[in-house]
Amino acid sequence: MVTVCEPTVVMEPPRAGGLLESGHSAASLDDCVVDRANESSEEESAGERDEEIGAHAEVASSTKATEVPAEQTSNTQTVNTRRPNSLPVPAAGGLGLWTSRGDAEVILRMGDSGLAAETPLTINQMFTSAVEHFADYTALSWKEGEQQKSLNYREYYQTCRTAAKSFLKLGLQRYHGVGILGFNSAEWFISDIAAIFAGGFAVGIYTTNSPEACQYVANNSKANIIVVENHKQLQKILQVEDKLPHLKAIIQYKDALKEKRPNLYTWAEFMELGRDEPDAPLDAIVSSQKPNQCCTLIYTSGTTGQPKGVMLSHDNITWTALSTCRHVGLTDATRSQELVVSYLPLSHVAAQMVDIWVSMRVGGTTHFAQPDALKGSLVDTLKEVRPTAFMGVPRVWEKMQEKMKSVGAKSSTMRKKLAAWAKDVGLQTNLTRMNQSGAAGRTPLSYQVAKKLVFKKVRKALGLDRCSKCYTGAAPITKDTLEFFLSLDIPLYELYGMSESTGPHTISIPEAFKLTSCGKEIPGCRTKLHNPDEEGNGEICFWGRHVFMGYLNMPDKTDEALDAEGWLHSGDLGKHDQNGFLFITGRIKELIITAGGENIPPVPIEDAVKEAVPLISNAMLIGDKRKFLSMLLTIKCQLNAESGEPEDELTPEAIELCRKLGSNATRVSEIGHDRLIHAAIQEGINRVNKEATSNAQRIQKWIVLDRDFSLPGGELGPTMKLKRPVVAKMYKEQIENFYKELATPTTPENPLPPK
Ligand SMILES: Nc1ncnc2c1ncn2[C@@H]1O[C@H](COP(=O)(O)OP(=O)(O)OP(=O)(O)O)[C@@H](O)[C@H]1O
Repeated sequence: MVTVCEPTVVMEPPRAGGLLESGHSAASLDDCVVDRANESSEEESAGERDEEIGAHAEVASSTKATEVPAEQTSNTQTVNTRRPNSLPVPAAGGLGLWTSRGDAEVILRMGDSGLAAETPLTINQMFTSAVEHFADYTALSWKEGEQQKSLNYREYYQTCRTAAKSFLKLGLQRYHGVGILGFNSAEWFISDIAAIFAGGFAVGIYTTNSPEACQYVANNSKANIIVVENHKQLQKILQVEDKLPHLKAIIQYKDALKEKRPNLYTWAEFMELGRDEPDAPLDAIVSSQKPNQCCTLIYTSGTTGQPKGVMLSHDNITWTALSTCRHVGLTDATRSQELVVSYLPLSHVAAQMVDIWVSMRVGGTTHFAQPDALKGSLVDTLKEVRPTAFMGVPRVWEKMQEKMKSVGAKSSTMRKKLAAWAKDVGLQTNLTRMNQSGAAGRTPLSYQVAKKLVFKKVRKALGLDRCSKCYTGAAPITKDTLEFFLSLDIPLYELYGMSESTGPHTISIPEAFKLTSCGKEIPGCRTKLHNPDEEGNGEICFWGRHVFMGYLNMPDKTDEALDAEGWLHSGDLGKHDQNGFLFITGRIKELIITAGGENIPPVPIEDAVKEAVPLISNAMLIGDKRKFLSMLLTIKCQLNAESGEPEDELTPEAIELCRKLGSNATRVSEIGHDRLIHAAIQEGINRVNKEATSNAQRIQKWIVLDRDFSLPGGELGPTMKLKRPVVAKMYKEQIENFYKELATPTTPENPLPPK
C-alpha cells in the first residue's frame, strides 16, 4: 500500500486578470490554506546549516512569492488570506511558492478538483506503488554482449535501497548531491533513485561536460559522491578532484578500474557496502521526506548563460509523471506493458521524465540502448526491442529523415514513384484526419494500399512498427521534417516544456493534433500569454504542480523566472489558435536588440539562410547592441564516427552541391578560398535580405567558419540548441572584425567578406 503523506500546503492558481489564458483547472483564487502540519526533519549538522542560512537567507518581499529559511518553516501554522489578483503573501514563517535553498520546502500548487488535487507523493511512495502493482514486470532491460539482462520492479526497488545504504555508508549528507556522469544504464537509474532515497539530490552531469564544467556542477550541488561511467569520465573528475571540497567517493560503473585509489569503487564494491546494512537509518530518512522538498537538480545546458541548478521537488516529478501518463493515454502494465528505449542524455529533464518516471508510473519497461546509439546503433536497438513509445529530439528525427532520403535517392525509378505516390496519399489522409481531430473516419482505399506497400515497411525498418506514440520535443522542429514523417504515416506528437516545468507543459496527442503546434497543456496545468501583441503573440507562462521550486542558490535568477503571482516565465513567445492549440513563435531569451533598438528574433533569419543555401549546416546571427546584423556560418561536413566531432571533409550532399556550383571543393578548408561558393552564399543571403521587413533586419556581413558546430565542440547543447554565448566567446575575434570601422561590408558586387 502507498502511505499517503499529509498534504503539506495547498495553493490555487491566481486569476490572470486581463491576460490571455488557457488550461484545464479552475481559475478562481479561493481562500488559500497553508497547513504546515509536518515538522522539518533535517539531519544536517548545526554548523553546516548555520553556514547555509547565513549565505542564503533572504528578506521576504511583500509583493513577491516569498522564500523562507528552513528554520522558520518548521512551525505549524495556518495562513488564510484573500488577495485578488496576487499571490497570498504568507505570514512571517509561512512557506512561499519558491525557494533557492536546497533544504527548504515550498507551497504545492494544488487545485481543489481533478488531477491538480491528486494527493502529493514522494518518489518512494510512487516507487512502492509501482512495486505493489507491477512487482514481477520487467522494469529495466539491457544487453551485455549477447546476453539479455533485466530487473523486475521488485528487484529494481531493492537494488535502489541497497545502493542508498551504500551512499549513506560513504557519507552522503542530507541535501547534498550525487553527481552521475555517464551514458544511460541501469546503474544510472539506480544511482539517481538511491541518491533520493538516501536524502541527497540526484544530479545528472552531461557526459560532454569539460572537467571544469563537471567541477561547477559538483560544487554547486555540494556533491559528496560522483558516479562515473568509465575511465574517460573518471579522468575528468580526477583532474579537478582537489577542487571538490565536498567529494568523498567516486564510483565507476562500467569497465575494470585501471588503477586503485582510496575512495574509488567499482559498482560491485559499491553495492557490497550496503548489502548488510540495517534498514532503520534509511527508513528514517525515507519516511521523513515530504513531497514539497527538493530531490533532483537538473542543470540547464547553458544555451542562455551559466548553467543553473533547477530544483525539482518529489511532487514536481511524481505529479508531472502522472499528468503526462493520463494526457498521452499510456497503458498500465497489467493491461499492456509500455516499452521505451533510453538513449537521450539523462541529465536532460525530457529523458529523465520519460525513461525513469513516466515509465515507472505505468509499470513500463525501459530498455537501455548502446552507448553509440546516436552514432548509428539506435535504429538497430529499436528494431530489436520495438518500443511502444519513442521520444526523439528534432535532430534525431532529422537524421532519420536524411538517412531515408539518401537511401531513397539510390532506389529504382519505379520505387521512387511508388514512394512519392504513397507519401502524397499519407500526407493528405493524415491532414484530413488531423482536421477531424483524430476521429477514426473511413480512410480511402489508396491509403490502405499505401500502408501495406510502403508505410508498414518503413515503420518496420525504423523499429517503430509497434510504436503508436512518436514524440519530438525539447527544441524547435521544422515543418519539413514534421511533414516528411506525417507523409509516411508517422505523426510526430510535439512536446513543449523546459527543465523548470519538470519537462512537459504541452503535448500534442492524436485527438488534439495540429501540425507545427505543440499541443495543449497536460491536465492540471495552465498557460498565460503575457503581454500579447496585436497578433496574440505573448510570452508563454506556466502554472501548475510541474513548476519548479527555484534555482539552487540563485534567488535573483529565480526571481526573474517567476513573477509576483508565481507564474513561470518561459522566455518563449507563443500564441494560441481559436481551438487552444499552442504555437511557439520565437524565443525572447535569444532576441537580438540592435543598437538602434530594433528587436530581431534570430531563428527565422537563420532558418531562412539555411534554406536558401543548402550547403550551410549552422548559422548564428549576431547583432545584439550592434549597428547592423552579421552572421557566422558553417558548412555541412562529415562527423567523426567515434567522437562525433566535425571533420574537414564535406558530406556527400555538400560535395554534390559544390559540383552544381562549378566548384571542386571537397573540404571545409577549401571553401574559404572559393569565390564560386562565396558568390552562391552571398546570392542566397541577398534573397533572404530581400524578404527582410526592415533594413535593420538585413545581414550585412558574414563569414564561413573552419569548423561546424557540434555537441562535443560545445557549440550545441544536448538537445542541439545553439549555445549562443559559447559561440560568441569562441569567435569573439571574428565578430569584432565585423564591426571594425573600416571593414568593407559585403554587397552583391563585393561577395568575399573580410576574413
Ligand atoms: N517543442 C518545442 N518547440 C520549440 N522549442 C522548444 C520545444 N520544447 C522546448 N523548447 C525550447 O527549449 C527550452 C527549454 O530548454 P531546456 O529547459 O531543455 O533547457 P536547456 O536545453 O537545458 O537549456 P537552457 O535552459 O540553458 O536554455 C524552451 O524554453 C524552448 O525555448
